[in-house]
Amino acid sequence: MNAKQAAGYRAAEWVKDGMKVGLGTGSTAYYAIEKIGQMVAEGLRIRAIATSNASEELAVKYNIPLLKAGEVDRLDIAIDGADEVDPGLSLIKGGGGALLREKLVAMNSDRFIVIADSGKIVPHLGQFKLPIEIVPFCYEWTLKQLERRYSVSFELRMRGEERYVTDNGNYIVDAAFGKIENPAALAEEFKAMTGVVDHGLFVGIADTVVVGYDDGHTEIKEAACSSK
Ligand SMILES: O=C(CO)[C@H](O)[C@H](O)COP(=O)(O)O
Repeated sequence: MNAKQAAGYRAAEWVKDGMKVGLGTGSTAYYAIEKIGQMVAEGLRIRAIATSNASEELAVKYNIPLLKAGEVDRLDIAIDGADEVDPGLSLIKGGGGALLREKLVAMNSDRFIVIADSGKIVPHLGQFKLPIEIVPFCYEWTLKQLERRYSVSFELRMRGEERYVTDNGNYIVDAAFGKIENPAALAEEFKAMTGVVDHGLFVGIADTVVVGYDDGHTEIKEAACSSK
């Protein structure tokens, strides 16, 4: 068992009969979905919402019943990966480009469980380039606005020769902050910028972090409080 699998499988233990579950995106979330799929095959009855088209396809493959947001008020639990986790359990997410749906699902879940291999645990956020989702319309202006405001490099994410397009039809800009001194303040600033849809800073959203190690053991970190 590798570190990602250990974290994903351990988090799946929180999923109980009758729950409404948010399914994350990425190579660590893959293992949680795989394990939940096995549990469904053994009789667990849940309904789930996926944070990306890729995870939805995986859920269908594992016969996990899907629901639409309008069918329920809130989710009981969401399980998702992260690119960085700091000591206060603030996160950078969005390496896989699914940050907007991931944040929506996490914010509307009673418990948000983050699963991460130990390499994702960092003293400060920002070494991983921060993904920012922007609207395609006049995206050059949004990019310039970001560049004027912060003296760090911003790169429009590409997929080969084409601009990367999210499941929501938007673009992603990756920002090389290096070290983010105040994630909460930066998160607020991005939200106030026209053209920015959302960003990969998840501050005060994680309830629990399951850290997986290469030898297969896991460690649980609980947030002092979350502001969801
Ligand atoms: O935020 C994400 C996708 O948008 C992923 O959860 C994050 O990038 C971690 O991915 P992985 O588990 O593959 O390392």
